[in-house]
Amino acid sequence: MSFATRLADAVRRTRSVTCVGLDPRKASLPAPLRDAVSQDRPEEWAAAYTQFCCEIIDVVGDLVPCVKPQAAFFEQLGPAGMISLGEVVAYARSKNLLVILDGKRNDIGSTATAYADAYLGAESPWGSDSLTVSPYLGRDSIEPFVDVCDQRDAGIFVLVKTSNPGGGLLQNRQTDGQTVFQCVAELLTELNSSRQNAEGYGPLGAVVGATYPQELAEMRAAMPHSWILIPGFGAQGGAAEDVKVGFHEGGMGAVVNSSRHIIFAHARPEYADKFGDARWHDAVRAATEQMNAQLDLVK
Ligand SMILES: O=c1ccn([C@@H]2O[C@H](COP(=O)(O)O)[C@@H](O)[C@H]2O)c(=O)[nH]1
Repeated sequence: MSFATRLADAVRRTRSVTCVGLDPRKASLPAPLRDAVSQDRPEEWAAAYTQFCCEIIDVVGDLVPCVKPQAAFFEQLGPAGMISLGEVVAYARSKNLLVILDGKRNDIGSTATAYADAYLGAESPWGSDSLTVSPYLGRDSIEPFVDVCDQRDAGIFVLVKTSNPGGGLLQNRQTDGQTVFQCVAELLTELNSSRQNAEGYGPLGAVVGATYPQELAEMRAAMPHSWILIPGFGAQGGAAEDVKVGFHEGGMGAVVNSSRHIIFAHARPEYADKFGDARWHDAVRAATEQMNAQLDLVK
């Protein structure tokens, strides 16, 4: 079954469009996990990251369709972190959650093939359902990922309009009367057009930030066959009102990511007193339920 179909099914089953971002950070881990690290060694932190992320997966598994591990935080720990990333990916998939691995990979075509194998391959320790991909090496760099999507029913989310304040420096540049991000959207629509499932979605999704609602609305219209991954909700300031334009009728076509506001909810002022570090699992669940409710009202 295609990635787009599996994602739609997961959204319908969970009645949620929330994607929980798994971005473990040493300093922000709840005290019980931080304190269990007796020596400041990568292996110990990696074990704490695995435990933290797997327990989050247990807490949110029935509430959301997907999770998004951020590769950077695991890579930061070296080889032990990469083992942890593989464990987290495998655990999430074993719990029926779709995994969008946030690696923002790409390179020349022959190297892109290796990236596609590493992060979407069935035999790879990091084999995920979907991967974030950079478009800036051009069409021939995206095609190897599309080939793997075709062969293995995987998906990719290509960076179109990112949530960070500085993204416009390149993405908003005009070329031939179009912005660069509009060019990327056009390419995705072309590549998806012969690959749609029964609901009209193809394997090439797009990343568009919640922090740019006007562009999100424009991109929703420009890429009718793409699922959109919307980061920037919560900690970066994006709100439910901002992301509603990212959805198609019926609440399909987009998932909204929140990382810090969910996984470190125990430290947010509204949850700290009630739950604190000791009840961090309850804080994660409460924050996820709150986000589900907020998005349910607008999608
Ligand atoms: O445009 C983008 C693309 C990716 N991200 C990633 O999403 C999460 C956001 O984390 P929060 O804690 O919810 O801010 C993080 O992994 C980013 O690397 C993004 O923010 N914007």
